[in-house]
Amino acid sequence: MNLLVIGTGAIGSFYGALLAKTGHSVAVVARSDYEAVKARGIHIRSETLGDTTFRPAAVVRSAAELDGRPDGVLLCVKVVEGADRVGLLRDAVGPGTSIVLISNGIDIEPEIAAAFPDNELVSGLAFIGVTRTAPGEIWHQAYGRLMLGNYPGGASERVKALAASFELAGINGVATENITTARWQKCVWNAAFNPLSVLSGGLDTRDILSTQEGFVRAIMQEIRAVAAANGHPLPEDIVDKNIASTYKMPPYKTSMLVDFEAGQPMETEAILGNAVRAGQRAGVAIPHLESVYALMKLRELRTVKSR
Ligand SMILES: NC(=O)C1=CN([C@@H]2O[C@H](COP(=O)(O)OP(=O)(O)OC[C@H]3O[C@@H](n4cnc5c(N)ncnc54)[C@H](OP(=O)(O)O)[C@@H]3O)[C@@H](O)[C@H]2O)C=CC1
Ligand SMILES: CC(C)(CO)C(=O)C(=O)O
Repeated sequence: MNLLVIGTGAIGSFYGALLAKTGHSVAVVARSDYEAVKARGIHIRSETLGDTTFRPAAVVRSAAELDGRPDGVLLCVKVVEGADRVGLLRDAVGPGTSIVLISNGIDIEPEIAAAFPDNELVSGLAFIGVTRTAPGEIWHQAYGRLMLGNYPGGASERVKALAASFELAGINGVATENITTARWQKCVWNAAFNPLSVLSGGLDTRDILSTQEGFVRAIMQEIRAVAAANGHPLPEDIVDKNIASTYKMPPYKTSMLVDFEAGQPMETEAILGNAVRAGQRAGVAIPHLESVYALMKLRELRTVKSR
């Protein structure tokens, strides 16, 4: 397939490189690291897959510079205020283009579905630890599973083909019929650890869990209740399983904490705000989530005022 990746950060570079490895033609839209990527490609240091250099089929600053429209465009930007996702896609999407969103959060699809009602929309969840350490330099620390499904439900042949490509490239590529439920499932972890890592002033998952397990569990249970009230019942043992697997993980610094420390906008609305609003609309009692969300908004305000 002819593919375009928008955003040469950690996620876009890593998954774009895997697609290129399996024979797809992969072009990229780069912003701050355009010069580096154009000159040297993207170097990926992976703890599990070895080192590789990804040389994109084309490196552009905007999709408008490309001839023709791709079969698929992977939008790999953070879902934050000021990220004009529809604008970024506008010049990339033609009549037959599938749009693939790879990002954290809840309800991140409706805006894109409304703007491109005639295009296939694929929603993706990455279970990975990967970071851009310098322009054109990616460090893949651990994991890698990518879950893909059509929004709001289903798994088309194209979704299955993409998942199979990722599997071929050495990671776990999963095509799911129910990506919306999967988003809620992932949010159980993100809604607890991402904000607490920031609000604690920079603690990793191990420190948070070993000192505040009850608080973490309360947040996770509230996400489970909100998901159920929105038609996505999650397994009864989902909280226990998340707690157990996090104890087994090496201490981890969340992506939200990385953004906070870099003074970058955080995905507070995508991960927390949208879940809080879904809970409030459904009349679910979510005192822990509402408090953590309010504290994150104050934290964000403090960052904005100190700029
Ligand atoms: N990294 C990880 O391990 C994980 C990330 N995720 C999720 O994946 C998503 C992507 O995260 P990640 O890759 O880590 O983020 P990064 O910050 O590493 O990358 C984001 C990329 O988007 C680019 N971008 C933003 N706006 C524009 C624009 N207007 N034009 C062109 N490029 C733009 C940035 O460009 P620029 O260089 O100019 O800033 C950057 O290259 C997020 O939703 C995150 O939560 C989920 C699980 C794990
Ligand atoms: C769950 C995790 C660590 C990636 O799998 C993540 O989503 C994050 O750091 O935001």
